[in-house]
Amino acid sequence: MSEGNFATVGVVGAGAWGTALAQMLASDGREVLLWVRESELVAQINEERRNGLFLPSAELHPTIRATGNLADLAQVPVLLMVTPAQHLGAVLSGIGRRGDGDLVLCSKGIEAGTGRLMADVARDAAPGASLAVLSGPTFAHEVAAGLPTAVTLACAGGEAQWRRLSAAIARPTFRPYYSDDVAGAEIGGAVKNVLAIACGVVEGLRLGQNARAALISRGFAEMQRFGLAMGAQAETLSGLSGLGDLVLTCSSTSSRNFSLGKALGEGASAAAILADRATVAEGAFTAPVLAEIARARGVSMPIVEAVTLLLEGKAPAHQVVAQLLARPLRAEALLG
Ligand SMILES: NC(=O)C1=CN([C@@H]2O[C@H](COP(=O)(O)OP(=O)(O)OC[C@H]3O[C@@H](n4cnc5c(N)ncnc54)[C@H](O)[C@@H]3O)[C@@H](O)[C@H]2O)C=CC1
Ligand SMILES: O=C(CO)COP(=O)(O)O
Repeated sequence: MSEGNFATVGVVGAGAWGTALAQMLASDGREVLLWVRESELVAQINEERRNGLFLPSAELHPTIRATGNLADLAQVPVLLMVTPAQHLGAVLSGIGRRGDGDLVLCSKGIEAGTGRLMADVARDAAPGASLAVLSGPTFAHEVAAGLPTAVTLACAGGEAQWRRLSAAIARPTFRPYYSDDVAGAEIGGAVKNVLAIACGVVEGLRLGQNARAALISRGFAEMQRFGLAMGAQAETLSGLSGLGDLVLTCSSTSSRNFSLGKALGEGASAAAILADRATVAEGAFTAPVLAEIARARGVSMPIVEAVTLLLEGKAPAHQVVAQLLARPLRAEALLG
């Protein structure tokens, strides 16, 4: 790096979540190196201590240093990867080989085209890295403001890696819980974004709070069916990165996925809404590829299918909901 390698932790991606994570990590005066894609933001963060594009509410701590040069991150021992899911592979390849350092994956999504989860993308783009997934109920603006939350920190390297990473990442109001279920943590975060779009549609169509709770419940059944088919552990899916984040994201217009769904429910087209946004709604990219994987594996995910239809503009919201309501009655049991 150009001005000396002082940071133990680097954050790659300065959208709302990367910036909030950097702010949380710097809250006790530790140094954080933040890779920022937008050149105008590098200067704004370093000189004005703010990220006016993605997290305007926060006055950033003085120990956050922004860089626009990916190579500066190559030797930092712990890297938090916080790009949108579709860009993880390209950005990680751009950093260059890092040997066996820790890579903590914080993006929530499935790669379109390949169907890969983030850990599979990272294994190819950074062979030899020690992988972990950080996921849970974490609206960026709340974490940046120092409000408390807890996350799943799923470590491919087991408890030893979790202890090492917790020493670098945990703070009094940010509690990483241990798991060894990397795929389970990833699946919860990816699927809940699609279900949040569905809950937003319910809000946009004014279908009521009963409908939303029913949808969360049946959506959770879809998350469990899919997760178990992919080898996830049931307790991960019902934990912070699964049910915890599902409840958060399905209940608030602070969620970009929920607000996308709400606009769809109010009659806007997905193409028009997304063209107007600089921020990412991961569920819009994940829904079609998730539906495809589920179909290929024979996993029933009617809510995910409905969101996919809606995003593709193949049916209006009221019709998609009518189709869901007309499905044959069945046992509530998870499988079968
Ligand atoms: N915002 C939140 O509260 C949370 C977000 N996440 C996840 O974090 C990830 C990043 O989301 P946010 O920080 O919210 O992003 P954001 O929506 O605030 O900002 C968009 C980000 O995309 C980046 N970007 C755009 N085009 C790019 C390209 N071609 N290559 C690389 N980067 C590009 C921008 O530089 C910016 O960092 C997503 O996977 C999201 O699901 C996870 C937990 C909380
Ligand atoms: O993942 C999140 C909170 O945990 C953020 O959700 P949105 O991306 O829908 O805003």
